[in-house]
Amino acid sequence: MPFKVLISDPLSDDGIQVLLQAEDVEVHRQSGLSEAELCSIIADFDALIVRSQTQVTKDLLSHATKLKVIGRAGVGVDNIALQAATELGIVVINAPDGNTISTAEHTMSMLMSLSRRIPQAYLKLKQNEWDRKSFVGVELNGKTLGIVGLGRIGAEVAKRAKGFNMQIVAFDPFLTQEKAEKLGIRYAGLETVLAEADFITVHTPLLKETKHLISHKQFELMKQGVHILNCARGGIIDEDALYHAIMNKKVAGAALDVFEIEPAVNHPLLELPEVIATPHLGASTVEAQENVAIDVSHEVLHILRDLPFKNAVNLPSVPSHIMKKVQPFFVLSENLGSFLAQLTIGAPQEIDIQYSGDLTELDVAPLTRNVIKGLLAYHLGYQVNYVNAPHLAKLRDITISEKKNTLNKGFTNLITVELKTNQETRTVSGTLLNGLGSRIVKVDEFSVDVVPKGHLIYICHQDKPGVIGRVGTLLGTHDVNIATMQVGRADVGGAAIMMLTIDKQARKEVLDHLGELEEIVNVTEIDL
Ligand SMILES: NC(=O)c1ccc[n+]([C@@H]2O[C@H](COP(=O)([O-])OP(=O)(O)OC[C@H]3O[C@@H](n4cnc5c(N)ncnc54)[C@H](O)[C@@H]3O)[C@@H](O)[C@H]2O)c1
Ligand SMILES: O=C(O)CC[C@@H](O)C(=O)O
Repeated sequence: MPFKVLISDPLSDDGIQVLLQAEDVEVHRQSGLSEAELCSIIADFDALIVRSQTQVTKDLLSHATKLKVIGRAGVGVDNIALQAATELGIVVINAPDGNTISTAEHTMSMLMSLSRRIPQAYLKLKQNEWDRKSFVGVELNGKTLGIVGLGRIGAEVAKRAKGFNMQIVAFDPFLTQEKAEKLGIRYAGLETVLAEADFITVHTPLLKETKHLISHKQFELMKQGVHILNCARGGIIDEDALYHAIMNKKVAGAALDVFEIEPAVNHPLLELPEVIATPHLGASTVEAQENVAIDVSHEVLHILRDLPFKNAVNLPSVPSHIMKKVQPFFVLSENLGSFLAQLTIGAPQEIDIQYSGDLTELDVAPLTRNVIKGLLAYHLGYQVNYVNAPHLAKLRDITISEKKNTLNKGFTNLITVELKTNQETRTVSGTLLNGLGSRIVKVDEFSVDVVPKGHLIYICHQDKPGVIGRVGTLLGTHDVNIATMQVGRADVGGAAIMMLTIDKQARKEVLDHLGELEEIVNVTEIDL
């Protein structure tokens, strides 16, 4: 029986030749199916290939009894229920490189159209009006372009904008001064980028951390008359806040390729003359579609034929005999990485992982991968997995060292992760307690005993009478329930920490209030 592959969004014919010509594959192309229609046929298929239109929901997957692989012809997998796919053992792969150039070029097209108001002028002329007064633009020459997210696409946009003699200032959690200098751009914190730029373009993934990254408060920081671009993902810019900022003239123009809800029709932003827009066309070029279709077709074929593949978004593929021994430490190791990613400031440069106690007897390489995955995924999101985490770290010049230490420091097993960024070095240690699950037992020089799960608040403060009470009262006043609290200090009256577990995520204003208490040095919210 041939493998049956369903392609449910339009894909380049040339790009899928490898599938069409494979003798062991039968390709079905059916675009525009409703969810109900998809649910009724999906049980027949071994592979599903989509772009961004098809919503691969949990419900759809519950009908996909034969499905082995979902191929996303593109980067973002936010239209795929990843967790459900993972639980059902369905591999999700994407094609992360094929549409980078097209999307960077689309961003440049939007930048030029925005600065010269070309779509607005074109519309007028099409209505037979020769209006030369209403469309006075601004030059890009000498202006500052702020880039938020300097990954594949952001970096290509930077190169092209330099050709227009723009000054580039960028923020990305993995960018350092040295890397910025090599690229001939300026590195700055997010607030500086927002405050200095004449044009701001976002190129991050849409993650919990980047959802509404640009909202009311951020618009306030910007220059009067700033121009905004989003060719990444709807939701990175808060659409209500953008509407408001255009209405009060803070923002002179916005170019949007993506929206919080797509398709975006009858959208209030589209009624504003300052807004130009395209219907998610960043990757819509012959070349990009061919590239992603080729990449995804090869990968799908490899998975169906049980051959090695590289762009898995969700797969931990560890040999079973190793897996059995180290798997109990998987969650702990990933959590330690994620904990440090959220605790530290600055761009990661070195990760040093030490294993002690029983762990010295095991092959700990899978755990090291998990630490790196936890650390990178906080900023890079869905694209990081167990397989590609070390590679992604290497691409970002992050060095990784793994050591075993026979001194067990009182724990039967202990993982200590030290993260050095360009601004600080922080350490966290965790252990797996027999029958009791994992614990964080040390943060920097402070001993603690915290379950690494849920919403945590990490507070550095001065050890003075009454601080703990004031923190409790403030949180209580804002209806934040403390589930557990751990306090640690180095010396009486010196530096101390509190680690709280809270029942539900605290609002940002509450954390800001905490930070304003006299003895509090800083407050970090950590979600595990
Ligand atoms: N419009 C389209 O058709 C289209 C096409 C391709 C990709 N995309 C989207 O473009 C975006 C970028 O894609 P890419 O391939 O360049 O991804 P990438 O992973 O190469 O780059 C994303 C960068 O964002 C950075 N980042 C994460 N959190 C950040 C934060 N809080 N502040 C600043 N930077 C942050 C990451 O460190 C990373 O370097 C994604 O959202 C992708 O889905 C859109
Ligand atoms: O399929 C498309 O055209 C959108 C692709 C793009 O948003 C991506 O994330 O790769």
